[in-house]
Amino acid sequence: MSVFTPLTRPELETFLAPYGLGRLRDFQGIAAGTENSNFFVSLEQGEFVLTLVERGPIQDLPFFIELLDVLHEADLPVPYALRTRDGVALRELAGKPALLQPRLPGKHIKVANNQHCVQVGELLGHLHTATQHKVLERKTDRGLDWMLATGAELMPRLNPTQQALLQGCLDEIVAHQGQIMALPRANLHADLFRDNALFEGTHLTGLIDFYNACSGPMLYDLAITLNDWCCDDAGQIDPPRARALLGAYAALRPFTAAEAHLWPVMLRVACVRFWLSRLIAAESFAGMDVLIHDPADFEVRLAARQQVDIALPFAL
Ligand SMILES: Nc1ncnc2c1ncn2[C@@H]1O[C@H](COP(=O)(O)OP(=O)(O)OP(=O)(O)O)[C@@H](O)[C@H]1O
Ligand SMILES: N[C@@H](CCO)C(=O)O
Repeated sequence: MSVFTPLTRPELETFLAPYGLGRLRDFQGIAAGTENSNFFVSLEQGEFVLTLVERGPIQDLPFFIELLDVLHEADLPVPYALRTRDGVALRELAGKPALLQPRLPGKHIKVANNQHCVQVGELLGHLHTATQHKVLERKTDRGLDWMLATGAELMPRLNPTQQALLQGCLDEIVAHQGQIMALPRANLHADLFRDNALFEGTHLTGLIDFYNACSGPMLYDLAITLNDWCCDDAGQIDPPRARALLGAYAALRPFTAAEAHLWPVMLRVACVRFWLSRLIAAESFAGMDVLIHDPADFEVRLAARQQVDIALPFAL
């Protein structure tokens, strides 16, 4: 399981008291997740999730808190940092930055259908339209420069077929970097996979795990999302799900000509981002009791995205 920092009941009770949410009924570590320690916390006044931030850009936690406040105020189903009676959102527990958030209802789904994809497309459209006119700036630490540097570093450890596949996309990044950075921007979730969404039936009840959120090209967020939600077991894009997601999104924010042009490149860039981060995670967590996602999924998807037949719904 991925609870890196175990907690005792007394230290949790002391931590929770300033929120004024009643007595601690129960708590348990959450096995899912790979980056932080998360706990379901049951208090007299409701159900919550406590996150101890284990790694990553701790200095950017105020950004995440502010972004989630904006999205919560826009009525999106996101967690947000609860404040203590003294108004403090970001606190410390067991030596780690700690946040308490409401527990959102719903469950993760493994198999996405067209209806799920419509809901995801709409939510992503709302997330972007809620932030595009006043973008909260945060540069991702997994951006194009990171891909170029990390790709070059990992290259010698790959086999020749993998090297050719990766190098092809790194070359594309170099060739298109300027155009990509000039695309329309907003705040991005940047990790909208099935394990970061909650559903009740086909109703999307929660979008969680904003620790990769950043500012950047909206098309990149869409490519990340589509690569997970609209993909078959062979790594190919499933056309009906892709059309459902893209159509729902475009109804809220129509695509530009530049976005339509860069769409195939962006799908490949989004594959490389997760192929590389999974390769690094597989190395650094090898032999540990931590959930590791298979890097090969994104190698296969990148190979499948060399030909992209799903165009963006763009009216000339
Ligand atoms: N606000 C919430 N409401 C309900 N469930 C939540 C909430 N936050 C987290 N969870 C549950 O905890 C699990 C792990 O959370 P999360 O994905 O944020 O962890 P992480 O370690 O940052 O993971 P990741 O590997 O996706 O980066 C989720 O899959 C979900 O089941
Ligand atoms: N969603 C990521 C893990 C967390 O960033 C992946 O599947 O590789």
